[in-house]
Amino acid sequence: MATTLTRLVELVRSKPFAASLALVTHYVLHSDEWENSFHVFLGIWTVAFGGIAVLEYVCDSRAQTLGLAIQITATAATIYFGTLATSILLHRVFFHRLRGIPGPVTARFTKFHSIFAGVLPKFQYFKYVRSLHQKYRTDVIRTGPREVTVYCADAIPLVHGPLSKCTKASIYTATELGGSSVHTTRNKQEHRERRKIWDQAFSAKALREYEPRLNRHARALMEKLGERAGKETVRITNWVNFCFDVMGDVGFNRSFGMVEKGEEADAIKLLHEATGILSILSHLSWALNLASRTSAGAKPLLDHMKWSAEILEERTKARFGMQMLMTPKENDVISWLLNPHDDRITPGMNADTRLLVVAGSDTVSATLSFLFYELCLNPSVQAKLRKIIDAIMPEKAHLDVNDLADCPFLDGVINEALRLHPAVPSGPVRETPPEGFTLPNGTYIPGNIHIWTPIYTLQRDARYFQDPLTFMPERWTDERPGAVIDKRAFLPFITGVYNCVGQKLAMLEMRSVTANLVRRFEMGFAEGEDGRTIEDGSRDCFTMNVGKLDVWLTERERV
Ligand code: HEM
Repeated sequence: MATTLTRLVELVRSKPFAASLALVTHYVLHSDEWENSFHVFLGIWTVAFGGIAVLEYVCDSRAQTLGLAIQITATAATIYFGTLATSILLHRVFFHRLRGIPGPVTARFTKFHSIFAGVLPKFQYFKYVRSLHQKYRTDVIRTGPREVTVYCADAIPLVHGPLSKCTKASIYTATELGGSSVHTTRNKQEHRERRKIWDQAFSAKALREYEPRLNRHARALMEKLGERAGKETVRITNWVNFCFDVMGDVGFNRSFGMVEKGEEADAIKLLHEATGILSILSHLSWALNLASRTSAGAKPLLDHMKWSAEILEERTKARFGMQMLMTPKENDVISWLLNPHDDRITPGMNADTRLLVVAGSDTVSATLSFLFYELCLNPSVQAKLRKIIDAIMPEKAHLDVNDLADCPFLDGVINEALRLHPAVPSGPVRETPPEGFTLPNGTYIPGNIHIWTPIYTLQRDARYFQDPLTFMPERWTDERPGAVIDKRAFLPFITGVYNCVGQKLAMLEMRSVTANLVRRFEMGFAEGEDGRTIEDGSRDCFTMNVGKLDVWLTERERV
């Protein structure tokens, strides 16, 4: 026994042993995906180095004091971590399969590059990514050790098309405490099964059932704006939070009352706290995963989970007849997602409930905010839209969703807002299939690489849109059809199997609010407003967290 311990002591003191162990660790890290299991390594390292310190103190006669034992352990740790870091960095720079792809030098070493160079300056990573394209003038840029950003429309079918073999990247499961939603599940088969149910919840028939609620909320919003028109500055970016009311109502028959109260509901504050961390850590899956395992990092998420669990509990009881008063008056999305034969609430249902609010509200409110910003910047477009809308059912006081189903110019205005200001501006991240693929331009992207398709940059690319920075709704109508050169580059809702399930609902909401607003009011920047805050102060938290926009509304005289 004593000899074994002596041998062990000699081993932990051996520098070649520590270095070899580091190389083995690198091999293990390299051969599998560990980003979301970093806590396992932290645990192993803590136990291992703690064990070495104890071993030295108890069994090594040369380490007579605790200080000496710690010193010996620190030396072993320095050699181990030093070798590990050197091996990883050398591999990333000189031997990685992406070594031939151009990009910022520090991005080859570490994803911290994206945070320091891209996120932290202004929290607008999408603009940084566009600047890289302008600098390198190439369609594939290495933006991380195991990551590329691809700037050409030709890549879209390979990355997002219906036959794409790409999967969602590891970041999707980084904050998965307890269960995945249809959005965060990475297993293709599981996604397909869950998505079928979501598709039913947003089918044409289901949408017709939701329409009266959209009309009700749009009317309520116009009334509230009417009370302020001509009297006070209107912070329109707050009022578009009406989308949360719509989502609460359509989603689970419960309005957040945001339009009624004119302020952010507690549940939404919770939601924004839970997603705020994404602006920085969505670039570091392991750090996001680690943060969500700490009590401070997990708190907003856990609070939000508790909130959705309460909603689900009420609804499940209602379904099984225990609380008749809670049986919804109208069909909602949750009724599709609940299991009709089982009253148990699964973590997946909880995650889907949260997804419903996150995906369905911030996206629409961000798009509407930028749409109104563009209408203030482009009064001639606003006047043209008003003239066209005025011709639709002039006898009605309020236009319903149904009345606006066929208005190409209105859809053109919405498409331009989605094009110039996509709600998911940096674009979702996918992982290439193990065999990789070759882009039409001949560039081979190896397997298991994270791949970004930067929606903001693609939608402002002159190769795909004429006068790409001009807000031109006509490009989506018969007036200037040639101004959309390659429609594959228009990706606000993404395409393929992971595309946005709520895009039709979003269009209904946006048509209804935009048309009724320009019909009832003239809108311009409020005094002192120049749009700089919404342009420069909006924050990319995967979806866009929009800066403020103050407008002045003037009620129109209608005959
Ligand atoms: C202007 C409005 C909207 C935009 C621009 C938008 C955009 C997107 C994008 C880009 C994705 C893909 C995200 C990814 O792959 O990580 C997505 C997915 C999704 N969206 Fe939307 N969205 C909008 C509105 C809505 C609405 C109203 C709902 C209704 C609940 C919704 C529900 C979803 C869901 C559930 C997914 C996940 C789909 C899946 O993974 O199968 N979205 N959306």
